[in-house]
Amino acid sequence: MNMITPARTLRIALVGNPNCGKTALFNLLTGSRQKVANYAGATVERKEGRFTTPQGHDIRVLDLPGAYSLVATSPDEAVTRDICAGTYRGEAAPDLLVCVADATNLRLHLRFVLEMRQLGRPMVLALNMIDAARRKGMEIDLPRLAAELGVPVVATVGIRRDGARDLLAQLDAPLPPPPVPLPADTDLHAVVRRILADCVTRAHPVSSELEERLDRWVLHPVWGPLILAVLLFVMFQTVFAWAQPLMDGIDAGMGWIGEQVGHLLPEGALRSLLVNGVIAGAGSVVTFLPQILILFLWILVLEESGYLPRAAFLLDPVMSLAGLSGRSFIPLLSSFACAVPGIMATRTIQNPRDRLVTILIAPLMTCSARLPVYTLLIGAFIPHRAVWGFLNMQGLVLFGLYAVGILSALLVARIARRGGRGQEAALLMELPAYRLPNPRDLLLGLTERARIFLMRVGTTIVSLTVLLWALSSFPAPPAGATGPAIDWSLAGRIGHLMLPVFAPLGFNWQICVALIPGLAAREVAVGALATVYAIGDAGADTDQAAMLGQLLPAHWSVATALSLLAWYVYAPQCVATLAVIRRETASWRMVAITAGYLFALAYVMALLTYRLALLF
Ligand SMILES: Nc1nc2c(ncn2[C@@H]2O[C@H](COP(=O)(O)OP(=O)(O)OP(=O)(O)O)[C@@H](O)[C@H]2O)c(=O)[nH]1
Ligand SMILES: [Mg+2]
Repeated sequence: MNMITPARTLRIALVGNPNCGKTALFNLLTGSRQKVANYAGATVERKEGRFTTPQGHDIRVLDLPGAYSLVATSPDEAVTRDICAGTYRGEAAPDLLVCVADATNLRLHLRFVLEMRQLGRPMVLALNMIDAARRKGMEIDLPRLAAELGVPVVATVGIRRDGARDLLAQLDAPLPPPPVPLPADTDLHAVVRRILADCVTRAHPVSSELEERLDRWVLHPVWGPLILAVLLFVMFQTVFAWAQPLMDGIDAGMGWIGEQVGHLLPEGALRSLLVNGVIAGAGSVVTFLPQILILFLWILVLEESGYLPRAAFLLDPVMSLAGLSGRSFIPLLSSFACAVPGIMATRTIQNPRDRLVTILIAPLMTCSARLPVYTLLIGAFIPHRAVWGFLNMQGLVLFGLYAVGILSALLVARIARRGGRGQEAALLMELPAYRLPNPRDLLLGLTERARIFLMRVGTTIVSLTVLLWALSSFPAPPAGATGPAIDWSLAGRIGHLMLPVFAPLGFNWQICVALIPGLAAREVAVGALATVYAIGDAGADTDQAAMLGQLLPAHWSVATALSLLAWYVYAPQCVATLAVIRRETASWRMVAITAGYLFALAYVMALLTYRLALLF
């Protein structure tokens, strides 16, 4: 027994096929909250964490993208291959490979385990999802499996609090000796078959009857797409319907705070900064938290349920009309949350050209940062009334805006892909088991989202609105000047300078000013409008400042609002997206192309919308 704490940290790596629960184990070991999702390709980059075992050993653990084989076919798999081989940029191979396998799917996963074993490095096998395997009536003889593989085997449950107990005990034991590789010409499939026959009773778990029945509906050529359409539709309806009462509450709260601060502080720069800058600006963005959380709740549920790869499969024919494959579906769906993770998720796409096109169109998926802009304008200009008795007009318009984004993306892809899909074979995608999302995980996911959003409001958005407040307040007008003070400020002047370019779209100078901070984060446009109007409207009540929705209809025509909505469907301005495109493609040209075409589309579509709206 080793009584001395080792001087060196043990470096381990979690490797295995996609979707076997590596990240779930990683989170369990390190207490972190990396993305866990029920489809292949949730993790696309190497993540590092640290923890201490019960006996006090210091461990550094890597979570890696899942791989089907060490012969990598996509960029995310290449990371895993390189780390295992010890050829990853200046990083030695891990001391111990923790090979994770889905116990319910050993026929597939054991082959990769054998491939790893051929590396001849110390390794242990973590048979994960042992809970699901037992539920399916499988019995696995662990000692025998360990003997046949020549490596220690432990059972784990990535989603149970003490699910990594045996793995931790194994990590506290001395490092196992490296396995002896099989002769190079061994037929690994034959070995898998033999091991399964020896160690597993009921090696071919019949997927439960319920699951098969579900798939008959979900993958049905007619019902399948219909179910998908209804699902997406309900999703957008609820984003509006469920959020409204909560939003009204936050809105009123913000107005009340503004009023109190207004009464407490004497007239002056400080009061203006707090009321017109921070509360009107950042406060008007906070209002949208409920909507963003509802959207994320849906995305989390879809991700955990196992439905997404099935939707990708259903949409493969549609995507191929645009010259893409169903593989682009999950990256594009992630882009509804934010284009940054969406673009990173394209690493799972093997075909480089498909990957580039998917990156190109990801910004057209309406990200959650655009939701505040949409909702503000819809709430202010689209009447709240029922359509056909049960649909909500505002939700309908929101759905329409998302749909326009998606259709435009497919068109752009079609054009970028010209000759149709390349020589890529039929879509091969694993359909994971259906899983009921765990309410605790959903809650954790949502609080994490809320935290990120509020952090963003507290940092980026507050600083940008304060900056905008300063630009809108200074320089002060000269003595005896007439007209609103904001006309003399820097922001006022910039807005008036930009006006000739944007006036054809029906934008006024206040909108022009709001477009600038919107570059950094789109939702700031909302805060910026609130600030500009709060300062500009000398006579406005302080509690009005936070209630932009009531202010806008007095200042804008419906045509202007529609034009701005159209602008934001394409809205090229998001620095974070452009930065991640640069990182993922290592090409400034791609960045220029994306920014350029988005700007052109935004301009043309807003112009068309404005002119058409004026006609009616
Ligand atoms: N029943 C059960 N489900 C699990 C277990 N471990 C993970 N899961 C679920 O399995 C799915 C995949 O988990 P992940 O941790 O994302 O898998 P991964 O291996 O990191 O996947 P990639 O990053 O795509 O390679 C998720 O839906 C998890 O909730 C387990 O031990 N039992
Ligand atoms: Mg993962």
